[in-house]
Amino acid sequence: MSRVTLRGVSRSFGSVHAVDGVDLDVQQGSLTAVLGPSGCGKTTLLRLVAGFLTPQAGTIAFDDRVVAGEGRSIAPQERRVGYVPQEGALFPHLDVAANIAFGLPRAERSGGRVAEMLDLVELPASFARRSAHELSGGQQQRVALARALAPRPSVVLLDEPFSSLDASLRISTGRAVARALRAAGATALLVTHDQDEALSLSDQVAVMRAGRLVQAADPRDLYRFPVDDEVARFVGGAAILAATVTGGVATCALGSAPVHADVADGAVRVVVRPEQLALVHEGAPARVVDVSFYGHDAAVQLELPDGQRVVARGPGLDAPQAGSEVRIAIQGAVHCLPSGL
Ligand SMILES: Nc1ncnc2c1ncn2[C@@H]1O[C@H](COP(=O)(O)OP(=O)(O)OP(=O)(O)O)[C@@H](O)[C@H]1O
Repeated sequence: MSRVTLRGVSRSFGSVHAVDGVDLDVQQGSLTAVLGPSGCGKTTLLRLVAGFLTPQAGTIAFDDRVVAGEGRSIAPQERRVGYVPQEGALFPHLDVAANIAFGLPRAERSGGRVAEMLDLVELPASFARRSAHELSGGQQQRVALARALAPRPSVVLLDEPFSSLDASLRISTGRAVARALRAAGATALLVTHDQDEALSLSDQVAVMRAGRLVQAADPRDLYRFPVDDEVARFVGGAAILAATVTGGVATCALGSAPVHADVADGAVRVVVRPEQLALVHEGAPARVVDVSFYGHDAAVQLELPDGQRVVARGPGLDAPQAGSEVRIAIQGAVHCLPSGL
């Protein structure tokens, strides 16, 4: 499959800059999640890569072949893109085998490719003769992926493919789809507004906001080193507090913690993740405002003496009672953002 490269890609609808100067590299055989809130331009970006829309500026290349821009626009079918939409992608009157074989050359339709694809998406061979409407939502999405992969596309595009599934099916289908994409060596772009899905399934997360790409990074780096407050809060939740750095140690209302990278002495803001806040015997004082118990863990909302609120996440059964007075401290290193002054 191909590497995908976007350079300065823009597309407006009237006065709306749906996609605005986007640069993005998707390595061959890797999965990039395009993450952002509703209306930020994710689907438009996918449609530009697919060839359903033409950019007004910039270029899109599959390997070294420019498919859009520089005065040319290669038709979608010639880009050889596999597309998996939200739902309803399958032909209900055809069986699973016919659905998967749909995009294959006639000679390959009766060969082993359909069985190979069923195996790839971890569905039993016996499913071949079932009608699409006899499958669960998750199974339908796996068949939709099998159909997209069958003709060996250059790139696979998935537009919120799990959004119609309930929470547990969503997770298991997401894992199965990511495994199938990896096993096929697929270069894939997955649109989602779900941060957990983006972080857990992809090799790279591309965060969009109002048409712009604000950060593209490996999930761990995105979580550890968000570029700004919004990205920090959007991926995982965070307290962002004024702090002073001296000799690689930041001091804020929650106490002191080493900083992740080389940061000059002076005023900054630190990003503290909920799981970095621990209840301790000696630490900063706080009052428990609210506790959300989830079983495996609990989110404890705390108020500091200066009125700021932060959330600590820890083992559910050890969570304190609402109204109690506790002591808290930061565990591990913190990421610094400019002070904003
Ligand atoms: N064909 C169109 N005509 C006019 N405006 C459009 C068109 N397609 C998208 N837009 C606008 O462009 C912006 C980006 O839309 P897009 O569908 O790409 O966002 P999105 O991030 O995929 O949103 P969602 O998560 O809700 O699907 C929105 O303001 C939308 O209203």
